[in-house]
Amino acid sequence: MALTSEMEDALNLVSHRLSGIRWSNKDVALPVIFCLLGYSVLHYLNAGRKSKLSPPHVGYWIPWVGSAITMGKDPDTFLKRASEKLGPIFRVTAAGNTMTYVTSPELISAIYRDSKSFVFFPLWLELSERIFGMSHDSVHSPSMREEYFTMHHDELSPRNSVFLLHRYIKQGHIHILDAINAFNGKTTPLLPFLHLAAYHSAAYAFFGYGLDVPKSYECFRKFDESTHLMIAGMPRILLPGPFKARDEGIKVFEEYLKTPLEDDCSPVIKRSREISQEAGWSLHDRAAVLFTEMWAIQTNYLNSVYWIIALLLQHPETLTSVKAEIEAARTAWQVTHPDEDPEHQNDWMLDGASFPLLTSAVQETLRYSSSIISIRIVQEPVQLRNVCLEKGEKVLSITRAVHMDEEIHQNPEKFIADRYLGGSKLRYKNGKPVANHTMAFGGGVSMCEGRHFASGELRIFAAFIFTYANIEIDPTSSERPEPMTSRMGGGILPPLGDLRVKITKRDF
Ligand code: HEM
Repeated sequence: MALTSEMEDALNLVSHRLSGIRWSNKDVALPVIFCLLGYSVLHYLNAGRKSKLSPPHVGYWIPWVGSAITMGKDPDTFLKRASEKLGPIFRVTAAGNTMTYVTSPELISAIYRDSKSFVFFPLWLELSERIFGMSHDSVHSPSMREEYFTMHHDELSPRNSVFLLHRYIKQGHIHILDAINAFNGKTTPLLPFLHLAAYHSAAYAFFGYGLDVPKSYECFRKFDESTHLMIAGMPRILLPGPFKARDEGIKVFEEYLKTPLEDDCSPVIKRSREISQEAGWSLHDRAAVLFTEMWAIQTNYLNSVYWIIALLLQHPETLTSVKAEIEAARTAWQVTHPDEDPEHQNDWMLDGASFPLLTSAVQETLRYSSSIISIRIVQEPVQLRNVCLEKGEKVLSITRAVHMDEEIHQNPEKFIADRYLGGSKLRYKNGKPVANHTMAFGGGVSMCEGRHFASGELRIFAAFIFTYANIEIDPTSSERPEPMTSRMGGGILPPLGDLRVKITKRDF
């Protein structure tokens, strides 16, 4: 019975994905099931002959589909059970791909450290072409590797991030306050109130006023909804809308590139425009690289902004302490800066205090809501623990398995805002300290370059919201958001459901 329903699910999945192709017709279901069963038997006979040094394989019945349905329904439980049964390194077949999954902190750390055996760069090149629409020539040009990457790394360094954060504060003062004014006195779902304010603040801070930001938001949103499927390899024919949104988004940036390079954009975008022009990339490619920038800036940040506010609202005692911390920083700043120029009236959010509780709450938010998978390709056959990995294999480091490990983080399913208070406390697994217990920004060669900026902007966003607005959960609504765990590997997970809130502008 269980097998039958799984097969039914599988057939539905396949026919849904390939809708329009005739063999999805239910009349062919029985012969297809027999073929699949035959394939399954062959698969098992073949699996038995594999080298004992290969990682163990999570068993499945339906070829091609593999574990896609079971894993897709509840990835956390699927991966926990697989780790308990097979250890921290195993293979999973899902939707036609077989990949190696790694779930323990020490193996993830070993992969991050060994950047010669586990490479990321070819994958980055592939994604830039396949998902972000850049041409092969531009992606593989020497300017990309020698100039663009170096520039990017420098411009997002901790020192340069402070400058960017000051730009963000200025834009936040305009766009977050606009949203508070627009929603003042209203009861609303939280997401629409936060998202546009957050998107606009970051977009104007980076790109300045030459960009049609509202138009770029529509394209970004439609594209971003499906990037996890694109990364998983789903082709354009199955995702026509999101790829069309990407093409339209690139056009918005083409228009931006036709405007003069004004001083009101950030140094990283200015340098990007200069390098790509000097390198002689086409207008399309120069726009595509900016569209990629916008995606990297917004995708995880928007969901993080949502979670930090939604989680604090659901923990009123912590929220009271966070608000007190924010208020104390603001009043202390006003005492020492009585004649502050209005243009710098919010500088206390960055320069005035370190916000220990809010900083811990941000880190806890990222642990709680992230599903970060770092993908690497095995460059040469390599041994990892007691298994051999073959050249070309894709290895996925599942950081969420570490974030949700109850031995490392007590009550991992709970949001505990002060979990990280007092610095990076030691955490243990099997009696050994775990240094990489929290990896919301990934690690190794592909570690998030925007992490210094991102950590600051999340604190600033929360400081704006709780300084300039009172937000209360609507007592008549019992709906509560949950991280959408089915979007496994999708970065900071979007919410499933929302929180209804009443927004009131605060008067000083
Ligand atoms: C809370 C917000 C953010 C989170 C959680 C986050 C997380 C991540 C993660 C997990 C990766 C990939 C790591 C891997 O594959 O191992 C990444 C890559 C990257 N992120 Fe972020 N990110 C955030 C915000 C930002 C922002 C605001 C920027 C830009 C200002 C940014 C720029 C980048 C870039 C450029 C990369 C690619 C790095 C590389 O391939 O070398 N991120 N981010």
